[in-house]
Amino acid sequence: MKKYLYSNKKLFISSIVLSIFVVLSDIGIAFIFKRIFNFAHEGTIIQFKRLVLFSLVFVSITYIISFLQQNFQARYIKNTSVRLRQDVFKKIINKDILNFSGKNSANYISILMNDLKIIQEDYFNSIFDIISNIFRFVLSAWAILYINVRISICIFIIVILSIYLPLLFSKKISNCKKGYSDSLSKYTIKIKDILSGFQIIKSFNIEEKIIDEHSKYNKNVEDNNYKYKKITIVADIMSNIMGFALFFTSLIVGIHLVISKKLTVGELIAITQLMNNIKFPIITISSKFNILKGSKPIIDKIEKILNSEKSSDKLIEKNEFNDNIFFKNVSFSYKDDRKILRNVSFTIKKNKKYAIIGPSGSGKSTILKLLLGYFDNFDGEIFIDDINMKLISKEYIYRLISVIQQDIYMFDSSIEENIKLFGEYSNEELKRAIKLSGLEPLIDKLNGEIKTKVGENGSNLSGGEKQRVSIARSIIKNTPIMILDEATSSLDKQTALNIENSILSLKNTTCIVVTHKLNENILKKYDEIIFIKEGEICEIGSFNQLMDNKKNFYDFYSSTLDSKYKGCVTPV
Ligand SMILES: Nc1ncnc2c1ncn2[C@@H]1O[C@H](COP(=O)(O)OP(=O)(O)OP(=O)(O)O)[C@@H](O)[C@H]1O
Repeated sequence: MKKYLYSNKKLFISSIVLSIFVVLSDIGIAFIFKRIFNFAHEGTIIQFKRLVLFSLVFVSITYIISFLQQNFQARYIKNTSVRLRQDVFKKIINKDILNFSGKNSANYISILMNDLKIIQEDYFNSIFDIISNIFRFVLSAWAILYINVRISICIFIIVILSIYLPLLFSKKISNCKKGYSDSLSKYTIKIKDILSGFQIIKSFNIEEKIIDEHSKYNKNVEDNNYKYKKITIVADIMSNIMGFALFFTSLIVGIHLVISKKLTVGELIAITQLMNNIKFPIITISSKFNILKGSKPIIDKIEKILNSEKSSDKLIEKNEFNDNIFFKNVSFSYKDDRKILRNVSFTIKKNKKYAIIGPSGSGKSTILKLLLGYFDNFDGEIFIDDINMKLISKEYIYRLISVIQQDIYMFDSSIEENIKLFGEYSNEELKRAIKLSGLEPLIDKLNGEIKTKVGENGSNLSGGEKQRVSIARSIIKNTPIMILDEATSSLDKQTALNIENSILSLKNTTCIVVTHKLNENILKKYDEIIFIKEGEICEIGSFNQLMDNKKNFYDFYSSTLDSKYKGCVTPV
């Protein structure tokens, strides 16, 4: 975090220097008070008038400096917060899929929204307050010492106690603050979950249950906030009591010194005025130290993100796909010991077309996830052009492979932007992608208006239209390898066939397609069908070869015709 603290050195130093001037002018005001009161019994009216005029000018300048100081501090905090939030966001967005999905995405939302706000208020502001109050305290203590030594000794004894007592609370405050941040994070996760399922909540009439659920999390946040506030209030009251003790004792000692003629009234007034500069800094420094310590767990959380290395930072940058992909004895389980893939071996050759077929839950999508590097805790090896995939930077894997999935995310933007996804493409490339993905009828329906907004997560489009946009995205990206995971499941038979045909006709593209739509004419177009059952590859070959074998694929395909696997596959 220190890096950010010093990131705007000029503003930081200017703000600190100005705060020293503010302190000096405050001390100056105390000395003016001293003179004014001493004038009461020894000065002339003319001198007094001059002093009043001088005081007014002095106070005005003090306020101008104070305004400048606060303005500089606010600008410093604004700039630093922008940079910090941007860096945290960059780290999050640069995570690879494996690392990112290790946490619920709402956790990241909570860090960006809640934790960074806490850092802004509790860390940066506290550091300014502590530094400026140290100056205030030291300079004022020096001024009091200059006016009278005896009263200064009495002040310093109480000061030591004032600093020590509130520090006893710091550990508790730190724990409470962490509890509050964690509860905010849980609340954000819950809210995201609830709002994403809004339509289901409505259609299943479970509003009451959801309101109860929300109430639990809402209460948890506020309970934790209350605990934190309660302990800070106690610590603040302790600081205030010590501040009052300081003020009161000094006043009593001061009056005693005035009575015994060892102090003038003007000096007592000046000391009383300067006392604020001793009392408030002590209260502020001790409570801000507590706040600073309290924000430590949140700083640690943010620093963990900032210091996380991109796993692909030191990996191979592979730009081309030249020959083949080779799965060698790959076995994989998600969490428990249940093996989802067992000793899976097969080869994908450049520019050939492959269909992965098998019953539901057999592991088809899992094969694709491993190829996309979503998980790397598998046994065996996956090679791309003889390079172990674990050594290739994920960023470069996604330059080689594009994927069309069942779950399609749409940005709340236009159809065109959702196809181009911030990339620079020519009109010809865009038109080709629209044509091959079967999007033309939709664009015609919209009178060619490709800039039509799709709504939040594509709410203005049908499931099939979203799938077509997603297919267009991959076509326009023009990667050498294209993966389709039931990419046409929401489309009507004819459109699905047309799109699959278009994709299979892409000459310079290697296609790996997971499909449930078993159509003889289409299946014959694949160079090879990889048939998988219960995580094991049973057969690999062309449609005709597998049908001639009359084994697993034959049984499976035939069963689709007599609807044995109804619900798993759709005969077309
Ligand atoms: N993230 C996950 N965590 C735990 N288990 C998972 C996860 N994803 C999938 N599985 C399990 O792995 C098995 C294989 O899933 P996979 O999605 O690969 O099957 P599939 O052949 O593509 O199925 P379908 O044809 O129904 O889409 C299933 O039993 C599934 O429940």
